Amino acid sequence: MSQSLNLFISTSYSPKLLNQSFSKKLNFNWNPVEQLKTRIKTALTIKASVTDSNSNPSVLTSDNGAGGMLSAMPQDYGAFRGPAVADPSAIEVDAVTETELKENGFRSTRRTKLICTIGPATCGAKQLEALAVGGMNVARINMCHGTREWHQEVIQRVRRLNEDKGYAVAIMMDTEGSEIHMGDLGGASSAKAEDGEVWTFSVRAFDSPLPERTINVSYEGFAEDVEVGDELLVDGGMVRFQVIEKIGPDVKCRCTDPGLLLPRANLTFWRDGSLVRERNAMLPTISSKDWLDIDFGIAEGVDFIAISFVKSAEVIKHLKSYIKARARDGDISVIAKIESIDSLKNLEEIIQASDGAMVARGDLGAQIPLEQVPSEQQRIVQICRQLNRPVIVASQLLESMIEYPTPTRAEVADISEAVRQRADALMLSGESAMGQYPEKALTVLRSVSLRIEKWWREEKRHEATELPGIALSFSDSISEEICNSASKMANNLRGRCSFCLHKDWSHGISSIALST
Ligand SMILES: Nc1ncnc2c1ncn2[C@@H]1O[C@H](COP(=O)(O)OP(=O)(O)OP(=O)(O)O)[C@@H](O)[C@H]1O
Ligand SMILES: CC(=O)C(=O)O
Ligand SMILES: [K+]
Ligand SMILES: [Mg+2]
Repeated sequence: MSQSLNLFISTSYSPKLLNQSFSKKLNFNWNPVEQLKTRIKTALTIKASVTDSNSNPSVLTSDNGAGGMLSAMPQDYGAFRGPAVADPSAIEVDAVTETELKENGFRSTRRTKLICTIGPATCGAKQLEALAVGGMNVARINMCHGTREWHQEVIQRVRRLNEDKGYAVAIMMDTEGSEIHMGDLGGASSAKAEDGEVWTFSVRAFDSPLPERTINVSYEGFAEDVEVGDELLVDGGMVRFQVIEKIGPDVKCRCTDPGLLLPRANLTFWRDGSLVRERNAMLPTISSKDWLDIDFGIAEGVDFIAISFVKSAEVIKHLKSYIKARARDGDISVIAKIESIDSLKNLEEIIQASDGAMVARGDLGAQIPLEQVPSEQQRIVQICRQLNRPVIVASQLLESMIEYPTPTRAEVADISEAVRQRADALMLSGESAMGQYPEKALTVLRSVSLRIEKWWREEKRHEATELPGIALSFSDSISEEICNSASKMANNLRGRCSFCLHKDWSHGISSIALST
């Protein structure tokens, strides 16, 4: 039985909203149907199949989980998702996706993209290839660390891998930003601070090796801005000190929470339980060193530039026009890293101005109480979905795997939650940059992502999700409500629901068919 409701609704959904560049860079065929799914917000149960010809409108068909070519599970919505294809014989996919397609078919290919920070543990050609095989979609280089030459080598190795072996690994360059951070520990890979030890934090230039228990600080005004009694947090509280004395440019601090100091870790200082933001709050989001790194990124043709400590939409707009004027094909996407109080204040306009956002939980957790980080994560992910921007959840997803080969149960639960929230991508930091088990950590990300996606698809398929409204006009809202109602009806009746679109996507839905 099939019933068609011919609606001929015109909507003004603009394909310009779509992040075509993301899917292109990640080698996923951008397909209007994918975006249609975003637009019509099919309920969780709807699995879509696609037919497309020159004369017919494309049709998304739900079959309540029994089959269909494309899965319209919510993870499809973000632009980091893919692949969305009409004809498997007519597309080119990267080597990893091809294997996944052969193994699992279209319905079960992984939607959650995986980003690995490349560091000393993973910069070699063999290690990079192992990550590509393991499902790395994006290699992230962090300009806080290493030299431009070092990063250039990594970029070239990734490109070679893509060309020679058919992978589609994109490159993301992450800026240093001008927040306060420690120096490079005089070449040591880490240093242990023990409880009660007195360390010197100084803006003086030292010869290498550094004097014992001495840390360089990047910010000139540091010694003037801190006060005796202030609490100094390294890396958002991984190690804590208390300021006990100031001697010219040197600040003596006693360790109150021991831990491992890593090169160039971020520093924040707190007074009477509040983050101190004095002159350092006036530092520009993009420092002069960052601009040189950005020029380097443009010259190397990186795919994404992630901007650290974004405070407002203006800096994103400025960078985007800078890139447009300089990049060969103008095709570098700008990711806003949400990791400061200011970015939370201006969240919507920052995300609107960006091509995507990152929930950078490491530094975010240094600026707001830790217990607030999960709800902020959920809010950021939701806003990104609403504004149709891809969103990355980053930091400490598998922190214990820097040292151990198996994750904690809590880490697995954290990854599951991010996938359940429908984050488009997950990112490894220290786990892949300098950890002992980068490939194993990636395997965990991959298998947990796949499992949660499967759970959505198969076990939760009769559960309709309440998705936020995304219509921009009254006529869009009508289409949206009709689609929502049709999906709901299909769910309740355990039936199928098909949405027909006009060939010209901007004209919206032409008909909806319900069948048992
Ligand atoms: N290119 C590199 N060279 C050496 N070590 C690196 C490199 N990239 C990362 N690392 C190491 O891995 C750790 C985690 O990397 P990551 O890039 O996530 O740093 P982060 O300080 O957490 O990030 P961010 O600076 O963006 O907040 C770093 O503290 C550093 O020890
Ligand atoms: C990724 C990053 O910059 C952070 O978590 O702080
Ligand atoms: K950074
Ligand atoms: Mg950060």
